[in-house]
Amino acid sequence: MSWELVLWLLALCAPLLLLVQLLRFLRADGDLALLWAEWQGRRPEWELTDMVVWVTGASSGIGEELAFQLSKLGVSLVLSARRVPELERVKRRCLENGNLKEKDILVLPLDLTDRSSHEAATKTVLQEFGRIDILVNNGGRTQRSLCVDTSMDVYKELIELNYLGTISLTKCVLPHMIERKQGKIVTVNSFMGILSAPLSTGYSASKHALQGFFNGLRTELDNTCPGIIVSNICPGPVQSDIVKNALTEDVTKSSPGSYGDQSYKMATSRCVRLMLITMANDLKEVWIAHQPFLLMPYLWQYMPTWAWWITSKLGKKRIENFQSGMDADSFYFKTWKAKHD
Ligand SMILES: NC(=O)c1ccc[n+]([C@@H]2O[C@H](COP(=O)([O-])OP(=O)(O)OC[C@H]3O[C@@H](n4cnc5c(N)ncnc54)[C@H](O)[C@@H]3O)[C@@H](O)[C@H]2O)c1
Repeated sequence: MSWELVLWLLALCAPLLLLVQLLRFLRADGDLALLWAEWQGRRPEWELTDMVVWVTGASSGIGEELAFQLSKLGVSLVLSARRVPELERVKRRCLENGNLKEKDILVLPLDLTDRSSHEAATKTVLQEFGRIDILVNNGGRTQRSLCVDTSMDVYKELIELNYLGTISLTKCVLPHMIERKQGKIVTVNSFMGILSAPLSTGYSASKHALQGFFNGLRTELDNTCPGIIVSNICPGPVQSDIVKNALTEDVTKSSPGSYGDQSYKMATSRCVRLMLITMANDLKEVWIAHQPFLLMPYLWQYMPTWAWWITSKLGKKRIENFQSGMDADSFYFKTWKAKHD
């Protein structure tokens, strides 16, 4: 075959290959490194067994599902949140369906905003299991309110809980991991740690702060203790109680928005599976969401001018949805997802 013919064939195939890749990307639900790890990387079933994993915010949503999937891998689990009955329910679910025994799961009530209790809680875990292999910083709350209406107490609460509570617990666990020269610190961040949207100014600020903190911590540990892995997990919309539990303009007022229909969001089980793949493969930062949500962090990173334009257009609809009592994102993304299911 002549070189000319080969070049012609390549020229014909390249657009086809590009088109195939584009179509694959439009079906993707994680960033490329994460999907590569899912395809070719280490399996959670090989890597995470026998580990001691401490999950905060384990009483509902992503944290509950994470506990459930981890229980099938044969880890030792510490389940933390504020509501003990809910944690006991999650524990029973793990025992019924997982490979664990009573002694493998510790229910440890913890309020992330009560920072003075974090040292004692860490000691309790170490007394019970002797080590902490993975800390999953998952507990947190979102926000649904316009900045102009929101009291400073709400901003304070979001920073106390999502940011200061998370770094306080991390700082309690870190010396133990440094002593062992190993461990994984996994933080459930959000697309809102990369971009921003109306109605979530305080939430977004707290998640951006976490992103800055953990990216900085990773560079410190890379040089002083490379066996400790810092992973930032950034999901887009995932089915959970997050909107139901959202802070509003006043700390004492619960979320008024409708949150019944979550069909446009990613299934919690899929999000958690991708989180386990992240942990098994020591990925530093991952983005998890269905399209078209997944496009957003790519746009914000690589085409910020376009990202601003689109966010502003979508933001207008988001505010209108919210003001008419609907979940901010449900209406306009539901149609898109229904077409692609
Ligand atoms: N669901 C989503 O769409 C989504 C998207 C991106 C990021 N996230 C992040 O995922 C994490 C889990 O949220 P979720 O979606 O499962 O929501 P969720 O409301 O179902 O779960 C939040 C968990 O955090 C706990 N929590 C709240 N305040 C706490 C406190 N003061 N002390 C200790 N625990 C506390 C709750 O009890 C609950 O267990 C959060 O950090 C959230 O920011 C969620």
